[in-house]
Amino acid sequence: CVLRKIAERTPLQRLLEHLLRSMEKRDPQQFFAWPVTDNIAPGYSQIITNPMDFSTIKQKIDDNNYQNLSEFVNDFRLMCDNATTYNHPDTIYFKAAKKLLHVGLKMVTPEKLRQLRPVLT
Ligand SMILES: COc1ccc(OC)c(-c2cc(C(C)=O)n3cccnc23)c1
Repeated sequence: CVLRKIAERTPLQRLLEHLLRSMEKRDPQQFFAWPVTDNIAPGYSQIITNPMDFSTIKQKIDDNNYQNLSEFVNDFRLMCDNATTYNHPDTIYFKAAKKLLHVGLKMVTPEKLRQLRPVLT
């Protein structure tokens, strides 16, 4: 029936949701959970032309907007790069972004993905 159709997840969506949950766990302060606003970050929208955050990535997974893993990783990298572009190196946001990028990219190495296969299929 049509309702069941909406609920079904493709294998790619299940992989991306698993990776997103793992990445979100590495952002306990939730600095990357929601879009950065000009209120909390003056001039942000002038400096960052392509904003990205975990909630937007989640919506794109749900909308089946990612055709492959690389597009997902590109958005994750964009999110971290935005933070190192806008924030000065001596800020908690710059440092958190550096760490998050490093940890997140380690989750998508061929070795890590191989370990995931049986779990997710
Ligand atoms: C202090 O608590 C919060 C809460 C949510 C935030 O972004 C969603 C941020 C935040 C997140 C960021 C980023 C990611 O650049 N940021 C930059 C400057 C000032 N604040 C932020 C901080």
